[in-house]
Amino acid sequence: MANTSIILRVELTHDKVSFGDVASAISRAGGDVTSIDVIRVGKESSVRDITVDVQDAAEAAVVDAIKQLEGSTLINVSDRTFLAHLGGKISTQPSMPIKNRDDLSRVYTPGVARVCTAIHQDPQKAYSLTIKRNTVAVISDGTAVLGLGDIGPKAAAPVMEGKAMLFKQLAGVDAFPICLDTTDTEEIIRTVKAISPIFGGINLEDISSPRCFEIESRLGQELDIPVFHDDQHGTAVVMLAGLLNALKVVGKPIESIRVVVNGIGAAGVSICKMLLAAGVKRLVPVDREGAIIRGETYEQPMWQWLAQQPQVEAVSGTLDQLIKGADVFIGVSRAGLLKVEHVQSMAKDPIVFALANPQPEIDPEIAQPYVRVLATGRSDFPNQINNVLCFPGIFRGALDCRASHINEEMKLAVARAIASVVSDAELNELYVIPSIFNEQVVATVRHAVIEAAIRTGTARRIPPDFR
Ligand SMILES: NC(=O)c1ccc[n+]([C@@H]2O[C@H](COP(=O)([O-])OP(=O)(O)OC[C@H]3O[C@@H](n4cnc5c(N)ncnc54)[C@H](O)[C@@H]3O)[C@@H](O)[C@H]2O)c1
Ligand SMILES: O=C(O)C[C@H](O)C(=O)O
Ligand SMILES: [Mg+2]
Repeated sequence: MANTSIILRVELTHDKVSFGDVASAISRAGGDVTSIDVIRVGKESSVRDITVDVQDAAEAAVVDAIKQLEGSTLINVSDRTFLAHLGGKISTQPSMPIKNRDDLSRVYTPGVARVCTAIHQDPQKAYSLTIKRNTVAVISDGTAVLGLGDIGPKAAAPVMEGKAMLFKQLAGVDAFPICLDTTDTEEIIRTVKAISPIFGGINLEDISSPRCFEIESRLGQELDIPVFHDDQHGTAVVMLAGLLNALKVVGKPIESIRVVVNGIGAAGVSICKMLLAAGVKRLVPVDREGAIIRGETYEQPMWQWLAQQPQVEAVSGTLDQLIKGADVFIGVSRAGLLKVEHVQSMAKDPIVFALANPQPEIDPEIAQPYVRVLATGRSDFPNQINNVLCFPGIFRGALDCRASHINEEMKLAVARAIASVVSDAELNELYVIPSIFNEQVVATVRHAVIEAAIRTGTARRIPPDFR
């Protein structure tokens, strides 16, 4: 259960209630007072902001306790997460101040016209004379936002702004959130192409399957800048990094394991492909209707592709039956689908990656006693397997070497690179994947991307540190 921090603005009537009464009421309801700010002190009453640490489940009880307390009036409750979103999370910044007419005539008309003409004569100059070389679009249609589903483009924006923040803070990449008010595949493709000239790369985010496959592959063919669907490939890359290390912990070779992947959408399809590329020989993809079975026919082209792979098992059934004897469970589906009984029926030393956000397939505290290596997508538990370990560094590298595409070799190289950040001496059940704050991650990912891009002929520029 996660902790949150809430701020209660409370007016206290002096002759009826003391601050001590308030603090005790909060504590009895399950909250922990961490700081107090005095907002106003009057003769009869005072107003204070009381910051309280509280488990999600106890938040309502704490608020109720204040409301019930005679002599106290609850003016407002704000939680820090909402406060962090006031006015949005990013802004643009000029790269130099415009102090006088001279500056103005350089950055704006008439000076700017000469620069426009230079780019018109040689469009490649867009990379040196505009923001293109360092700017990525984070594009969503709001149809598969985390595990919240189709919540629309306005509601998707906080996630896209968050991704833009992470691009900048972790890798120095300028990223801009673009939330599209259409779910039509052709219209999305047309729109992204139309806005692409200013961008050096396109990061597709939280677009539901199966439309995401067509959108990404068409944009990849029709644009000359890298297009990367983060939920597919970012997730698969980080999953493989974690799995390579988890397998070292349990001492099982990748060729020997049986893997169940639950949720064969954007992330699940790409995870299956990556597992096969990494050498997994026994794979059981499971979606709502049960297993995707080798030899069966499916309408969805990516499921049809999976059903033709020799490593995919020719077994039918539901998760209850299919999980029996599995060495690894990877969930990219929905909260709460994995039960303790499922985990208990897995092979010895089970590896469980419950990656649905914001709530994983199984509560980590419940699963922990039955699992050897456990990972989730969240930052409040050990082993965070989240695509944030991949997308900042992968675009840093792709922009620096002006890669035309992000290919399979680059992704495999990045997975191995992320895994390598955890040394054999450090490796253990609670540390199979580095933290996003580990400064080696972005540098290591960037290096692996550029090296693989040069090796596979995708790089259109050799960065100075590779010459
Ligand atoms: N940790 C990470 O880095 C990370 C990255 C990407 C996605 N995710 C999470 O994975 C989940 C899926 O994301 P997506 O982008 O692939 O979405 P998606 O909509 O493309 O795919 C979800 C899939 O889950 C399937 N599903 C739904 N209910 C199911 C059930 N009861 N049993 C089996 N399958 C079921 C759906 O049919 C669909 O195929 C979300 O919760 C998302 O937050 C996590
Ligand atoms: O946004 C995240 O935290 C990871 C991932 O992109 C998701 O959709 O869940
Ligand atoms: Mg996502």
